[in-house]
Amino acid sequence: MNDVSRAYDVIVIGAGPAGENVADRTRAAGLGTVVIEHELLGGECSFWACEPSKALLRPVMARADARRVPGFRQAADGPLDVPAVLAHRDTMAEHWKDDDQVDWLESVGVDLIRGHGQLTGEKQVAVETPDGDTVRLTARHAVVVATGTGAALPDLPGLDSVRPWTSREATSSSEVPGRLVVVGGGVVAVEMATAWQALGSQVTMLVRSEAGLLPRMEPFAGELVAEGLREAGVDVRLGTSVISVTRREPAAGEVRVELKDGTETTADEILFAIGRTPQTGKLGLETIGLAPGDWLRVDDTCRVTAVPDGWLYAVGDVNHRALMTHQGKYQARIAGAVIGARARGETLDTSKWGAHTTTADLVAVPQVVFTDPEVASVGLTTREAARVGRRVEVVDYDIGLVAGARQYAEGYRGTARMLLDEETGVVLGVTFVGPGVGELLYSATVAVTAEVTVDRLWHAVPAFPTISEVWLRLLETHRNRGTAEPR
Ligand SMILES: Cc1cc2nc3c(=O)[nH]c(=O)nc-3n(C[C@H](O)[C@H](O)[C@H](O)COP(=O)(O)OP(=O)(O)OC[C@H]3O[C@@H](n4cnc5c(N)ncnc54)[C@H](O)[C@@H]3O)c2cc1C
Ligand SMILES: NC(=O)c1ccc[n+]([C@@H]2O[C@H](COP(=O)([O-])OP(=O)(O)OC[C@H]3O[C@@H](n4cnc5c(N)ncnc54)[C@H](O)[C@@H]3O)[C@@H](O)[C@H]2O)c1
Repeated sequence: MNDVSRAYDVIVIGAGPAGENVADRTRAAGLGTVVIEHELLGGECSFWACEPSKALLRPVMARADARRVPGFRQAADGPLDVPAVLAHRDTMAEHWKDDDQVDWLESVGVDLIRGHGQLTGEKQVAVETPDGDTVRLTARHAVVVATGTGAALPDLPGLDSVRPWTSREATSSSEVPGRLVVVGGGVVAVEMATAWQALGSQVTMLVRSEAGLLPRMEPFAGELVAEGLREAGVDVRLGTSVISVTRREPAAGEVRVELKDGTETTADEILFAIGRTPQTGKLGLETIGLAPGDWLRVDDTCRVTAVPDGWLYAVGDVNHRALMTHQGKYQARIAGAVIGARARGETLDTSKWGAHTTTADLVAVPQVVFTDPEVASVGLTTREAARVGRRVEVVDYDIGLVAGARQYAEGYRGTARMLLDEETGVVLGVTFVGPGVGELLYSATVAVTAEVTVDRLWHAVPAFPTISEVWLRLLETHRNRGTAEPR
């Protein structure tokens, strides 16, 4: 057992998308950087989240889209080729090997230490390597925590004996359960219910809230997704709480799920998709006066606010700002620039949309939910606007009336909503629900980020006949109300 010590400018704990990107940026800023990873470089996203889940969902959506095209419907009528879908999923998850990411890290000049990293004091990190060695590291400038999250599990009697699925099993299983219970009504729940129902499971969703699916989005998003799931054969039950779970012997026997209303349901597997917990339990936070297991709250430069002298940063899921890969990578790019600027003694530009502040986290977080129909949203929702007391004009349009949508799918169903600042006419938020809307989201993200007004958008001409003509219809709906005259 060796005990070695080294110093770096920057130490990054965790090599998911956020950790990889912050290391890339600090290295590009000329700072010697090391990354510590105890599992696979690429993190949850590459191996048990975004990549495998979208590989499972893509054939489901392609088939659904094809079935809505007259003349092609019959050709797409059959079942999915399940072994081929699962094999493609395995390819997209790189067969759970991180060789490509290791090569990339090397190519950008960042060092890698495999093992479990823990803080041991101010700017101090100890890594326990798989060989049992300890590497003691000192950071000259910054330590960045990018340790991500794990699946949350409820405190339920019998849970351990049931061996429940979490997002990991739901994205990596090679067996299709005959019956799958999905607990939760958020993003993981709706995406995984969509995938496994299409792969052959009979899915039952047990959703605690009466309010419906996808509670953080516009209400029509959850309603249309619930409609799609039900049409696909999913049993969606709202206002249903689980009070206990047991697995009948033998070990592979069925799971019995007892519900609060006194009824029960049975399944072959049960997936809990009820949110995430931060991976900060075994991170040595107590050595710097923080509580193990807590989220790491940061300021807009991604610096952990509870730590004086600003040497500790947190990027990605672990800071609880916006639990998505693209937003963690954005934070990583900004934090990398901040650490570089501070190391060079430069003044930071933390003005709104400045180079050293994560403004988008606060006003323009895009998200696509890959269900049938898709949901794509960015910026404010009506609920959020009401919560913060922002006066907005809400403009809705039925996407099914757009010529491009009618070309895209017979009987296209979808809704668009645009929120405008009542005084300035600036676009504050957009939600699209419908087949194929995911690729529309960047246009909305640009509009919100650039603080574009409806008057300027009037000159942004969408091509005919594409679904993006919904923008024009939203603008016309707004103008026909007479709330603004062309300038
Ligand atoms: C099923 C599912 C589907 C998703 N789909 C999408 C999607 O389509 N689009 C999207 O934008 N987001 C999606 N997400 C969210 C996305 O996966 C996360 O936002 C993203 O992975 C967060 O990146 P991260 O780098 O912060 O953390 P992670 O990806 O969790 O990476 C953290 C890394 O740190 C390592 N680590 C942790 N602790 C230590 C330690 N002490 N020492 C050393 N290493 C450590 C871990 O092994 C891991 O590699 C999905 C999530 C789930 C669960
Ligand atoms: N396409 C994407 O961008 C994508 C896909 C998957 C996941 N993600 C991200 O991953 C994160 C985790 O997703 P998630 O779906 O696990 O979390 P979530 O927070 O989106 O949804 C969790 C749901 O579970 C419910 N819930 C919480 N505790 C419960 C309990 N004890 N019993 C029953 N229900 C309970 C909540 O009310 C909520 O509706 C999200 O923040 C999401 O942004 C993103």
